[in-house]
Amino acid sequence: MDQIVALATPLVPGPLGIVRLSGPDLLSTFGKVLSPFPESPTPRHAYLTSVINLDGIPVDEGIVLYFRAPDSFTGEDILEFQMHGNPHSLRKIQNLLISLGARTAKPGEFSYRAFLHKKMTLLKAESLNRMIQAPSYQTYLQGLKNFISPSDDPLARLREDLVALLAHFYVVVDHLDLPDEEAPELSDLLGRMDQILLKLSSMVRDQKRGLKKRSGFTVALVGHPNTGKSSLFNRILGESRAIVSTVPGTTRDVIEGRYQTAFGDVILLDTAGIRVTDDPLEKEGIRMTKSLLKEISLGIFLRTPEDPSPVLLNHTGEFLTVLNKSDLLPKGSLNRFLKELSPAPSVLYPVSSRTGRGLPELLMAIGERARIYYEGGSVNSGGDSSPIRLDLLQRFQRSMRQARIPLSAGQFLESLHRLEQMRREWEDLFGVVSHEEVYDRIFSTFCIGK
Ligand SMILES: Nc1nc2c(c(=O)[nH]1)N(C=O)[C@@H](CNc1ccc(C(=O)N[C@@H](CCC(=O)O)C(=O)O)cc1)CN2
Ligand SMILES: Nc1nc2c(ncn2[C@@H]2O[C@H](COP(=O)(O)OP(=O)(O)OP(=O)(O)O)[C@@H](O)[C@H]2O)c(=O)[nH]1
Ligand SMILES: [Mg+2]
Repeated sequence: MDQIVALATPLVPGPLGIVRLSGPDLLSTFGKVLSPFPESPTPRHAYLTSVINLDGIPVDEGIVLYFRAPDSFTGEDILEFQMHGNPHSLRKIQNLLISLGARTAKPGEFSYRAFLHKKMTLLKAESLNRMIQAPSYQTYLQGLKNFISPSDDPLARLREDLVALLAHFYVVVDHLDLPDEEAPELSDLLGRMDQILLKLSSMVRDQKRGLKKRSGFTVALVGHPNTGKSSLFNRILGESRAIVSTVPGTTRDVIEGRYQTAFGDVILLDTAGIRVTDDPLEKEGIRMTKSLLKEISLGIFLRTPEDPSPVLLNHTGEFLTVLNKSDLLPKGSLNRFLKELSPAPSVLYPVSSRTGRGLPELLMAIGERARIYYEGGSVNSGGDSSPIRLDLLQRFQRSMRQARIPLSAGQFLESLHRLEQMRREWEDLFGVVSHEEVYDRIFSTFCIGK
């Protein structure tokens, strides 16, 4: 196993920046750039020390921690540099460690090593990733719950199903010498397997449904070309992300931005203006906008004094109507204009992407919907879906189907053999399932042999 290095904090100026090393022989390789630093540091002791480059010049002074294998996050030796959070000095430290033999870690590689050294099951690693990526505190808590008590995870309950099923198989093994009792037992086993398979199908369905949705509260800006969707997008995000021009049909791709609210992230999408066009690129953009409408949580439909007619689209979800470019209206004429607007929306937010007018009210309205989204049921349905979970479920489903085939042909032992194989394969995911555990189940719930 080689020595890997990675920044544990983002590369932006901040109070602290953390660089982590994991692998064998860290002290002998990297101890020489630390001064002062003992040859045999006490594990988990915070040492205040300087990092010195190969020319003997200090790069930074900070806290260095040593974790000795196997008592660390990865199960390997870990050296952690808790430095001042300047991106340039942190990059220098990382490059210094690389010049001494470490290589840059791949994404998720620290967790992968923790998994390899049995510090974490796959299921825990997946929950950890979901925690870090969570778009709101509510969603984060779901991941944390699975992380802290992995056995409550619905996927982990499959382990219980497998253990219980095996226990029932062993009851039959104990009765194999009594041929008369065999037949009813086998049909009982088939019934139990079918129950598990049924549950698996519904879990797979939920995962697939959840994966189709975008994760997080998603808002799309939609309207005719030139209504100022890209200008509003840039104004809300406070940066010039999307190209703005006087030419209608400027935006073709869907552009994604993200901002945080107290309730959770808002994923904001700028889209291609909708109109009849012959330009194939623009047509494709319009097609994308239309199909996007099915995936979003909220639509913002733009109209302007220049172009007051609404876009005609089939959208059944929730939307807000915005009158952009309201600065073009002569002073005092807004109310009259709104009254004459046809068809008149029940609620309309007058804004100006140019002056920023009306923006706080619009952002409040979006924020309120984000709160409802994250606090309500929308997160719970499909909130725990991830490609990894779907993949694991489908594999479990395949193995279970494979184990059922011989049983339905009366080949009891072959079926047991396949389930035992399954138990071993799933140790990575669930942790070890011991023979004792299967037998404990027999004795605790069936009282065989009394
Ligand atoms: N500074 C720092 N903070 C951090 C981390 C880190 O790597 N560094 N973590 C990184 O994710 C998280 C904490 N996760 C950790 C998990 C296990 C061990 C660890 O040393 N485990 C040993 C000893 C267990 C014990 O003492 O109870 C082990 O499992 O053998 C350390 C951090 C969040 N905070
Ligand atoms: N007066 C005024 N002009 C605006 C406002 N918002 C946008 N514009 C102008 O309207 C024109 C079109 O703006 P865009 O943001 O590119 O419009 P769009 O809706 O993204 O257009 P497409 O990408 O072509 O669909 C540009 O010249 C903008 O400067 C506004 O609030 N007030
Ligand atoms: Mg645009």
